[in-house]
Amino acid sequence: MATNAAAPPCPCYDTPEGVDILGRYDPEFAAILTRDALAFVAGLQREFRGAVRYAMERRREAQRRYDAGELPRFDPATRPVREAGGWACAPVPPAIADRTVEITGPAEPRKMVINALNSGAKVFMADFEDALSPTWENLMRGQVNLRDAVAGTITYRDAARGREYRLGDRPATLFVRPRGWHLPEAHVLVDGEPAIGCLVDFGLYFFHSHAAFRSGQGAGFGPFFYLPKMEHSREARIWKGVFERAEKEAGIGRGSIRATVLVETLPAVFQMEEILHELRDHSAGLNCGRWDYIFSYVKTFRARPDRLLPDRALVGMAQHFMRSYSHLLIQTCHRRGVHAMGGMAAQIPIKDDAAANEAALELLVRKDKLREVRAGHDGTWAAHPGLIPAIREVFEGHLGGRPNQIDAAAGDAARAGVAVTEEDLLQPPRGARTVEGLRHNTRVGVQYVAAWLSGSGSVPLYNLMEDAATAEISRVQNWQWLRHGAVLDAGGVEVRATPELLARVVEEEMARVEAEVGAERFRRGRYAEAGRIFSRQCTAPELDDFLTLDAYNLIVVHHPGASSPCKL
Ligand SMILES: CC(=O)SCCNC(=O)CCNC(=O)[C@H](O)C(C)(C)COP(=O)(O)OP(=O)(O)OC[C@H]1O[C@@H](n2cnc3c(N)ncnc32)[C@H](O)[C@@H]1OP(=O)(O)O
Ligand SMILES: O=CC(=O)O
Ligand SMILES: [Mg+2]
Repeated sequence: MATNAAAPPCPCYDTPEGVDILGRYDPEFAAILTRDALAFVAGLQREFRGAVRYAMERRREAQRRYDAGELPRFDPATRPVREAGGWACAPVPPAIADRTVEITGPAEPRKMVINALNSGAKVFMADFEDALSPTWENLMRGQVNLRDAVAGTITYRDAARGREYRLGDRPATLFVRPRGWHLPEAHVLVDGEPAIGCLVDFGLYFFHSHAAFRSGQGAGFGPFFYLPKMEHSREARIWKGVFERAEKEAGIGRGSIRATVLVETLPAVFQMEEILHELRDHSAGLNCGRWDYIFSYVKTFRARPDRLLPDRALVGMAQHFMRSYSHLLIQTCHRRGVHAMGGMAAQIPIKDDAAANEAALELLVRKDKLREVRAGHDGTWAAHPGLIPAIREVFEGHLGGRPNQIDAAAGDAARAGVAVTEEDLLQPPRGARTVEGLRHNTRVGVQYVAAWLSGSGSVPLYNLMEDAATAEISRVQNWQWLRHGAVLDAGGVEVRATPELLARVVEEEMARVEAEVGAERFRRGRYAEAGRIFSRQCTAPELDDFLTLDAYNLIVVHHPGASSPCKL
């Protein structure tokens, strides 16, 4: 694609007709927000916004049916797609045959992007979704980072530590995860409306990097993407349209762009074949987005007192509904010739206790990853570079030199030969519900919201990685327990979850957090505001669809004179 040579006369963005930028002006951002790049983004917005609006309305309509008692299920109308043996996804591009370990992390900070690319993982998924707080600064810096990463020129100097960061010899292959369909981008207006966030993320990255990516990392394919939080194959069809338009405008072959869809909503597990079918020329498989999946289970069953989750810590992959989901995903992907990616073990290294760290690695991480590779997954996620050696050892050891096990019909999921049923996928998880669980959700939820409002979308808390997906579980679980008056164990005594109990828990947990982080940091941080938001969300009469959507207005900062003609 051509770039625009004429520079505007004033320090503001040079925008095409119908596009306004309300985010802060910065010359570095202006190199991303060029007139031609914005015209490309606006074209996507104009072509697809109607379909996105319709898809969001269909999500709400489906939820109304679930609230009235209907259960999610396989769609009888698309049975032929599921049962037909005669179709497969396009062959896997050689550059991504081996995805045994993928590291994930936000697209900003820059240092972390370099660390991820140098981590020894095969793939780095640079995130604009769960791990990134979508402030204007983060989004635009993230775009600058990705452009420089693809160009191979990314560097960073940590002045405080006197350290230089630059790319090593064999960087990981880049996948980019744009935001979900539901999130707007309030700093970019197209025809007077906030743009659809993911089309801004996709469009700007694609525009600036597709050529360099294909000639460098993708060996003729790419760019590669992860697509989050879809609920239905009609949403995958929109992405297919976006990809085809992008390929056509860039003059590259149809099927160059490849994407892995995260199956991380309960409705989507009944749509996996249909999603792959829609994206069959562009597919790079499916991934078990286990944390959002748990969140979605609660959200989908918000009206059902018979579906209360046990404590968050007990809802792991050993629960029947989670194991069934992983097995069906593996079976589906391998039947259609693409990768079945595993999910995120949330553990991160325990820095101050080597013995506890080794125990956690052995008991939690290695065990989880061994279960995944034995089940038939072709690769998996790591939240932190410190976990990569152990995860590689498990996956590479099991695969014995093969880049994946797509063709092997291997793994428990295939060996068991069981047809995973609707009942398997919906079986309520078992375990205790406790006041300690309510406390933990609150302590973690408040600290996460405080971090997110301050610009950090993924944080270490109590030796676990917390991001938007894990925080959502904390929020909706509290809401669900309160809404249905769940009986909680309080050390042998039974108490009912009520707004009064939550108010007391919030007060006590806020005091504990203040003691943990220190009075000064607590005062300077956005903890009090986070406490209010989290409490309101947990006690709302109607469950908010997304924590981040509700809180988004609090991180929007408008600079009305940022785009031309100068309005100051
Ligand atoms: C549910 C889901 O969607 S999962 C996917 C989305 N979530 C994520 O991607 C979370 C990814 N992980 C992270 O963001 C981080 O690991 C955190 C925030 C949890 C912890 O990060 P930190 O507090 O920086 O950890 P820590 O201090 O141990 O870091 C040590 C080094 O590892 C680096 N590091 C840690 N995690 C990562 C990562 N995921 N990618 C790249 N580098 C990383 C740090 O930059 C630091 O580097 P340095 O020594 O050069 O300064
Ligand atoms: O995006 C991943 C998840 O687990 O959620
Ligand atoms: Mg997710």
